[in-house]
Amino acid sequence: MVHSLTCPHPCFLLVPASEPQFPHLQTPDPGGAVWNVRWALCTRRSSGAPAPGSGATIFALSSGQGRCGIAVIRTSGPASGHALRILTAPRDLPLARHASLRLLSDPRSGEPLDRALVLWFPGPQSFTGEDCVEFHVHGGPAVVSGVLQALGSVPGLRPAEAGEFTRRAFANGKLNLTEVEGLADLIHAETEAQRRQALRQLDGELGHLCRGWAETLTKALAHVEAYIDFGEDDNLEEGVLEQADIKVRALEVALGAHLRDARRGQRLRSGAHVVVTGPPNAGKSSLVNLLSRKPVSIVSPEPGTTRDVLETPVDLAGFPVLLSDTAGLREGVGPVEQEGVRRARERLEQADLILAMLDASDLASPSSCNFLATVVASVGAQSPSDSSQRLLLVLNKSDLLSPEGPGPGPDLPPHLLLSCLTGEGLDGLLEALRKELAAVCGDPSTDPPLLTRARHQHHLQGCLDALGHYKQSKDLALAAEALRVARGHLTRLTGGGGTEEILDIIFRDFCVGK
Ligand SMILES: Nc1nc2c(ncn2[C@@H]2O[C@H](COP(=O)(O)OP(=O)(O)OP(=O)(O)O)[C@@H](O)[C@H]2O)c(=O)[nH]1
Ligand SMILES: [K+]
Ligand SMILES: [Mg+2]
Repeated sequence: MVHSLTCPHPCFLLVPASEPQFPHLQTPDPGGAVWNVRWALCTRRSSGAPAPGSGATIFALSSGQGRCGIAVIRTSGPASGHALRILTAPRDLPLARHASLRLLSDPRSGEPLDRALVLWFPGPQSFTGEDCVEFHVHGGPAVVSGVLQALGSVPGLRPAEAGEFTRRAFANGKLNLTEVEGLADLIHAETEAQRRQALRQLDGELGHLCRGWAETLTKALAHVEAYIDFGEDDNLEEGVLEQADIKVRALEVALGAHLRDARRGQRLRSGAHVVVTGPPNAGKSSLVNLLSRKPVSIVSPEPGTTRDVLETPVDLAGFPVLLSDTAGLREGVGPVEQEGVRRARERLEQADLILAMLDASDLASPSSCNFLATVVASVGAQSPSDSSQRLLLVLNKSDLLSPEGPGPGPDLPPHLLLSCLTGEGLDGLLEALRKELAAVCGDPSTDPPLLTRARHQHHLQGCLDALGHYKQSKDLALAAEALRVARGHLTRLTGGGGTEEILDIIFRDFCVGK
């Protein structure tokens, strides 16, 4: 029987960690009756499929489906070398980790399949930690299916389940949990900035940081426990507890700073909210259509055309964005438009970035003045902090301004000129958007690694809360327990960690029992 919970990720299931392939995640379950659900990464598989045992050798097309120049087929498991030898017979195994040109043939018929580059990665120096082979074949569907069928005919080989290579890498300690998540994000990264973020997480930056923090806590805990156990003896150095306090305080500061960054990381994964607003007929819908390169909204000379909030996902300057078109803001209109205005204001409150739009040829009108005095002024008055909204003021219809005439007016806040009609000013607007979005989402090429998942945020907050308990606890045993809880959150973040480390440090740092 396979117990599983579906998770939002298309490739993974949550399975009880008590399944045999996760020995390192198992905890004793004293009652035995409680199904001990802990986070374990598993692949989506039909209930009838065999549970992927560690002995099997798996193979799969690792590059995307469909026509391509080169396709990469991978194997992982103990029979990899055997499969490579059989498909390239009579040649022997190529040099490890060197690309070699080989003729691949079907072992059953001897029929030639392709002349391909093959790479032999003997474990443990491979992506999964097991023996792996890569076949770089010509990308035609016939070649790919021929090689896949040939591999399927080799005894001990079976097609891989979705995500199984990654799961094996995790099971063999090649990737930690945050790296696995980074890899999953990488495969699903839709925009350039998302791709860089996922790459950096995969590189283990977040994991590296967490391990550093966990080590700090392990040391602090070792100090406290050593004091509890051996405080009476005089072979402990002075100030052991004070050292632990100092470490914990520094860690609190670092964690707090990272948690403040958390919303930015999540925006980068799920998209920043950009809302276009302004008085009727400013050209809001024209701008939404221009930025999304498709006719999302109806454009017409009639004021009050847009009523509902129209939302469309777009890639703006490499950042994922949910772009909303809204009703023009004005009072004294019929009930339907009034409802549209109410929805527009509601959406405005949720915006990370506001694109405030005015008709440059109509700045003196009451609706323009009112909009400047209310929406633009109120956002401008917010003190700049991470959580505050950002606003770009765009003066549209610049084509209607006479070239010799005076500019739009000296007492306007900073703004950009645009013509949705001619496209003039669009490059400047895109550049300004890129800067604003980098501030809203964080720029993965320069900023410290962000907490891209709610799970990261949850554990860091849990860690921080436990550190708060540590500071408040008068009793040393409770203080130690608080540190243990805090440390547990960090190690669960990267999916590892054991208690032996603490004992190691106690004996290494204090030479107890000398
Ligand atoms: N000359 C000129 N006309 C424009 C420009 N941008 C939009 N328009 C015109 O202005 C009118 C209103 O444009 P919309 O995009 O519907 O304006 P809106 O702000 O969405 O209007 P509501 O939804 O009614 O609030 C249309 O006739 C557009 O063709 C521009 O840059 N120059
Ligand atoms: K309109
Ligand atoms: Mg509109």
